[in-house]
Amino acid sequence: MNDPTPRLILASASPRRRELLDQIGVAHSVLPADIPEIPRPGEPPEAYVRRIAAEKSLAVWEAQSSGLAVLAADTEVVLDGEIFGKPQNFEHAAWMLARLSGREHRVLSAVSLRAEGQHWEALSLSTVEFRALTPAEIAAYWASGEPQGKAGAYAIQGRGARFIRHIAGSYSGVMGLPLYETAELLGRVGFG
Ligand SMILES: Cc1cn([C@H]2C[C@H](O)[C@@H](COP(=O)(O)OP(=O)(O)OP(=O)(O)O)O2)c(=O)[nH]c1=O
Repeated sequence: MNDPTPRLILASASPRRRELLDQIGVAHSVLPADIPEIPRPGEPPEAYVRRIAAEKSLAVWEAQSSGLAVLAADTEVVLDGEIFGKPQNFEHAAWMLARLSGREHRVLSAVSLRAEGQHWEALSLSTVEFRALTPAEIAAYWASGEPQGKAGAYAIQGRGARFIRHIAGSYSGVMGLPLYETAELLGRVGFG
């Protein structure tokens, strides 16, 4: 099934993104992009995720000389217009989870593809509703290790599923790589 010579580079350190790309049968190699992820003052969340995904793909596109296509993504949790990235520590995670508790928030996932000197992008918007969480649940969730490295300090694909009453949009998008949009972009440049 796997192409022995992948023509696509996934610019990501995220194991979720690798798994998701494997799920739709797209052969790829992996080269993480190391770029600063800091919103600009007043930058709207949609613009921010698109910019970061584009910067990730550009960093890897410029770093490689093989001319292979490069795919990157960025995922952020947004509540009341505020961007929730990855938690820095327990206090930060607990603050984010307490804010998400009992409410609906948005998850934005941008995809960026560079191939043959061109740039394509897509944006996936999902709505996720959390049930109310107790401080003890939040502390136990942090202790599980799952919130670390996840936007909004939770994982829909893990124990965090216990907190999610409803989702509208893209499950794979919430997890980090919206597969419908990704497949569509890849199809435009002749992948799968
Ligand atoms: C909301 C949510 C996020 N996440 C993850 C997906 C992303 O890995 C992470 C958001 O951080 P990102 O900055 O989008 O990605 P990353 O730093 O992990 O990987 P890279 O930039 O190298 O591609 O949060 C989940 O795994 N499940 C979820 O339910």
